[in-house]
Amino acid sequence: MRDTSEYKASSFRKSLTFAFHGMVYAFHSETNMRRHFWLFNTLAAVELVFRPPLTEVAVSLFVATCIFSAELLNTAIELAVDLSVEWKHHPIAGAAKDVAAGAVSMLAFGSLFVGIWVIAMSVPLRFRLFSTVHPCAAWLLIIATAAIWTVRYWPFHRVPMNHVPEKETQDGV
Ligand SMILES: Nc1ncnc2c1ncn2[C@@H]1O[C@H](COP(=O)(O)OP(=O)(O)OP(=O)(O)O)[C@@H](O)[C@H]1O
Repeated sequence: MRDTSEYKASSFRKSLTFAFHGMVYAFHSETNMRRHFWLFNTLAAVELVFRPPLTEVAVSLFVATCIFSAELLNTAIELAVDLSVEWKHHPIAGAAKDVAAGAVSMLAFGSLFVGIWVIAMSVPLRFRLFSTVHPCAAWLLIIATAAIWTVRYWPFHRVPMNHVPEKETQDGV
């Protein structure tokens, strides 16, 4: 097996590339991530139609990215747990995954309050899709949606699971 020091990110650009690969991995292999992707598109569409002010759009986008981020951490925990128990059943492994999934659910529940706040502040709702109201907020939504679509549909090479480590020699090398 190769030494992990070979993969150490030597530059900021390389770190960003690794982080991007992690996001692409999660978007392609996690059903929940794809659900969040479609929920995000719904949020962007609703906000483009009703055009809440920039503050509300920025807060709602921040909350959405927090949910994506929590799901990414949940995926990382699932992978690390699977690897540590070598895909075998273990009650602590199950508990670890349940706790990680609980963290995502808690954040998703909390985001409902932000959703209610954005809707309450936009009442009475007005159709503003083709208007010039809050152009900065509209651009923010378009750029964020384009970024999420890029990650979701970026070409992806599946990572082989159940990887059997190479046998160590007698010297332990
Ligand atoms: N190795 C294991 N040992 C014991 N229980 C496990 C193990 N792996 C998974 N489980 C149980 O099955 C549940 C689902 O696990 P799985 O790995 O399929 O996650 P998932 O369905 O992808 O979760 P999520 O919806 O959060 O992405 C876990 O929350 C846990 O309760």
